[in-house]
Amino acid sequence: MTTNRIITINDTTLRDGEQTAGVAFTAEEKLAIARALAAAGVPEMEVGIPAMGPLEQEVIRAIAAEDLPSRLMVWGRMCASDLEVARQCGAHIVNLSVPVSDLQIRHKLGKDHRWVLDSIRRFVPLARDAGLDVCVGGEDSSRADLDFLHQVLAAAQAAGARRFRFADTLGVLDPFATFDRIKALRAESDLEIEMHAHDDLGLATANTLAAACAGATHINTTVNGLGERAGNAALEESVVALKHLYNMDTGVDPLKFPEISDLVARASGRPVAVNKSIVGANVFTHEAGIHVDGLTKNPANYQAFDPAEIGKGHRIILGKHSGSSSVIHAYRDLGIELSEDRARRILPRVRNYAMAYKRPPGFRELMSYYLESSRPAAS
Ligand SMILES: CC(=O)SCCNC(=O)CCNC(=O)[C@H](O)C(C)(C)COP(=O)(O)OP(=O)(O)OC[C@H]1O[C@@H](n2cnc3c(N)ncnc32)[C@H](O)[C@@H]1OP(=O)(O)O
Ligand SMILES: O=C(O)CCC(=O)C(=O)O
Repeated sequence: MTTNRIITINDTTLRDGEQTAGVAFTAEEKLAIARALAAAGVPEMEVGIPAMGPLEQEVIRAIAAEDLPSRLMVWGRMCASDLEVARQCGAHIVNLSVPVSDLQIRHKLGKDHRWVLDSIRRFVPLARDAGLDVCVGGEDSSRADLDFLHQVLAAAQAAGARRFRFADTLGVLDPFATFDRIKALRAESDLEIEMHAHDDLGLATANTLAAACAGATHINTTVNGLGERAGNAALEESVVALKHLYNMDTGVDPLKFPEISDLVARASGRPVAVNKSIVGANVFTHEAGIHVDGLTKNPANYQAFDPAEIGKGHRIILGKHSGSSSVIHAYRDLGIELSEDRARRILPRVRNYAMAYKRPPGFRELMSYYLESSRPAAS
């Protein structure tokens, strides 16, 4: 794939990420996360919801006062009171959200299509007059009628919005349907299109990539995939996958991911699973004999991408699935060269230890197996 397109990341760790049930960042944590995202080259971030009240507004203003190189977005409902507070926060962009599925329009707001289109025509120009760039946030876009969505985008563009956010609010799309929807909208509109995916079916990143391939210009991400319910598309997965699969550049520095991931894990109180793609502690750790053998012959045999890209390296551990190459490798790390034959004699001890204790043998055990393997077998 030779794309080389640029995709703009709009990271929403500080808005949808913080909507994770039970998560509440302090002002200092929000500032630290904003600084870290900006330092990593994240070009846009959604930093909060002014309608939540004065404390939230104060934090957003504090982030704005940092004059970071990233553009700041705030989230609000498409109504006068939310717009009024949004305009006072020093952000560059306001996301004015309005449900676009018939279900939510009727059963959440008790309104109809005409009300949605009239609201867009009314509030987008007001936000523009307040000096804000406008993204129309289409809540529940994935369950919306496609013809109506075309009308929403047309109304948004005519009213002066620069962007439409396609929200798969409940994470119910798959990558094929996402591709088709975004392609259809792209074909009929010149607006920027931002994909906002949720991970209820484990497809947030896949759907985000599909949207990028179909012509979305912007994607929402969160650090560690934090976010409402099962979370959003993970920043680190999206950036690395866009680059490796599609040669799409985001300008975000992957070397910063381990540090940002730790920061957000601590601030959110949501530890990162050891097997979490890209940033999990064990995703470059290998035990299986065939993998370790292949890896030590040539890392390309068993790596999706070079862990050095995020400042990490491969780690080999001994365990139940080790082979003799793993044993040779482990002893070489201790400065001991083992013959193949001796490694094969030590291997059962390694496996038994791992099965008994559910961890790799340590230095003491390895030295004892080594000494034992030098003795002649008892007759
Ligand atoms: C899919 C998403 O993630 S959308 C973002 C959701 N995020 C949050 O809700 C977090 C922050 N929310 C809050 O702090 C509060 O809910 C507030 C300040 C926004 C509103 O608080 P309250 O005024 O107490 O209302 P409450 O939360 O009980 O109910 C939401 C109201 O917003 C209305 N509403 C929801 N979406 C919209 C919209 N896009 N446009 C206009 N009104 C809307 C609902 O109909 C309901 O009003 P109603 O009670 O008159 O029917
Ligand atoms: O309307 C929007 O801006 C999208 C809000 C959101 O977070 C969602 O729908 O999941």
